Amino acid sequence: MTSSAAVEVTGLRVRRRKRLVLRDVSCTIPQGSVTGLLGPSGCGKTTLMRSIVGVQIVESGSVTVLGSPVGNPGLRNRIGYATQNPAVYADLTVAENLRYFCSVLRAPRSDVARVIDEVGLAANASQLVSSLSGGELSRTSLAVALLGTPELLVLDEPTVGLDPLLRDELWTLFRTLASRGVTLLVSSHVMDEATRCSRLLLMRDGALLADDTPGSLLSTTGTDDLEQAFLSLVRAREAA
Ligand SMILES: Nc1ncnc2c1ncn2[C@@H]1O[C@H](COP(=O)(O)OP(=O)(O)OP(=O)(O)O)[C@@H](O)[C@H]1O
Repeated sequence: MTSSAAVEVTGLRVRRRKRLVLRDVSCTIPQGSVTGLLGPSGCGKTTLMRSIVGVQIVESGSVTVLGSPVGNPGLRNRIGYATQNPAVYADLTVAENLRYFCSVLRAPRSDVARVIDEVGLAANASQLVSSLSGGELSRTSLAVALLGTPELLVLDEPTVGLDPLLRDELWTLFRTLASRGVTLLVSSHVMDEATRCSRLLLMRDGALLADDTPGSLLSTTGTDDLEQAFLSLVRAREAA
């Protein structure tokens, strides 16, 4: 593994209920990058993320995260993971949830106010999670993932259901975190988010079509937008 790689995945195969969901996936996620994981619904994005955070049983291949084999207990507090279905308590307020997870993670108490501010939930801090909108709920989940200042953030569709302004604010936050050296892996099935990433992993049917920068993808496919680049890669794969 190169010193600048936060994540290195080699020959990863994952089967879920007998179905081969990831087939021989290899990729590298550079430290301090905002890497977009893009592809159609069901292509395996969440399964790849689960493999990287160490909660997925894999059939073969290897995943190295922050220099250690995935699953190493020392990695637990160094990775933040926000799932698509937020795992927060509905009968607690936003701030109560964060205080609870803060003590579970042994993060400093001052993190609660910091993460509430970072995700723009100050106005909702004393609101019960059960009464939040979908976008507020996913930002609460993101806030939990930010506790303890993890070195790797794995965010599964964090901008779904957000209005364009909030989406923009979150992407600005992602870039700020990356500029501090945090590595972010962000999934989306919306191609226009790809342009905001410093690197892209494009997936289809459990396989990676590309692991590259947006600029290089455009030049190698001879296209002028990333949606076209994705289609061009799909067609090239089908013709092969
Ligand atoms: N527990 C499971 N048992 C069997 N199949 C599963 C299970 N979880 C996921 N799958 C299948 O694995 C494939 C990949 O799922 P995954 O959730 O990784 O895709 P995704 O790209 O994240 O999709 P989406 O964008 O819709 O969230 C899908 O075909 C899905 O039906």
